[in-house]
Amino acid sequence: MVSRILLSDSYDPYFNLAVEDCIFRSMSPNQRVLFLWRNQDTVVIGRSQNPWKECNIAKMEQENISLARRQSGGGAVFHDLGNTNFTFMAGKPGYSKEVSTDIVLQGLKSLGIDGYANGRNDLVVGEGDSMRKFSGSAYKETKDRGFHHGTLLLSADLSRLANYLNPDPKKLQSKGISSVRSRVMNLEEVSSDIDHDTVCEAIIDAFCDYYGQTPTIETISPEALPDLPGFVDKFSEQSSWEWNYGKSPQFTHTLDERFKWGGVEVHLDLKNAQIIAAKTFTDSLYPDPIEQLAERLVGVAYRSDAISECLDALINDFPEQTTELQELKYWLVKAVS
Ligand SMILES: Nc1ncnc2c1ncn2[C@@H]1O[C@H](COP(=O)(O)OC(=O)CCCC[C@@H]2CCSS2)[C@@H](O)[C@H]1O
Repeated sequence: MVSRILLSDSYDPYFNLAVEDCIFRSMSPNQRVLFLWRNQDTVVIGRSQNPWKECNIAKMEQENISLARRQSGGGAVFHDLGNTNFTFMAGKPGYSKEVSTDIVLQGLKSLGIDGYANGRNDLVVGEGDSMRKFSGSAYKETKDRGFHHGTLLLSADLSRLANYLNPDPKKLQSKGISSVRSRVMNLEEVSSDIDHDTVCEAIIDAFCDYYGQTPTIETISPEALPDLPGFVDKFSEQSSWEWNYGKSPQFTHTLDERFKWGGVEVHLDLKNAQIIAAKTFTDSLYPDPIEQLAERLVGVAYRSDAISECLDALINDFPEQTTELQELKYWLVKAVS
């Protein structure tokens, strides 16, 4: 088997995830690849997750945090430049997540860190009550190949991590995979001079030792893109609302509010983050626009700009109730993010 080592120079999650996917699909099954990368300010969710259930989308939007859906399963994690990611890819039968886990642990050991796999997909340090997770992994396999990718918390902002992964309590009923919340820590607490470069070097050394090969390290950046089949399309898919939000499993959202002019209840059924059915209830003395709203919401995307547009059209058609409908609009638009 031929080994390749790739380092990404880009902090763009959509770029890095597209590179990872294209290399995975196009590599020959007699290759193995180690890819090391990091993302700026991003929450990365699993393939089958609902971002509105797993993250605080409103806070993320306010603070410019990207949302990226990955190709592998599992839960939601926060990335900033204090978090390093590794991906091990190989053809079968060479692919083994036990081996890749061992290589990461060996690399960390050479930096004085005694981590271990805790049986699930986490790497941890400490025992019992002081056990802390510093790495989460996820996997993808096809007939003839597989990849194992994971995070390493080195010096990430843990208060932001907690903020964005703590969703607003909402009346959402959703299928899909839930994240498993853990107590986390940064490896700089164990080994103070650890950073992205030292950890990459240590993992690369452990990889080369294990396989007895020393491939030249290739750097990937948007300016130095290797010839990756399908990259342009993959990058645009990976960056799109339709993939990151739209691929959410089916869900329902029930909302209610009491205004001075009456109570309103809205039930939304969502598929691909589009409203496929809506029901509204009100005890307002002027129920017509609220009843109309249920019809008009069908087909609208579950995003504030689309809901806002729908309400604007309603206000246009019921100008005598502008004040009430503006209040309704403000509330609904806020409720969907
Ligand atoms: N960056 C990071 N690293 C480790 N653990 C984290 C991180 N961010 C959050 N968490 C903790 O993990 C749980 C979620 O754990 P859970 O087990 O549900 O999910 C995972 O671990 C998924 C790992 C995916 C790795 C991919 C590799 C390249 S792109 S992302 C979350 O609630 C926090 O408590």
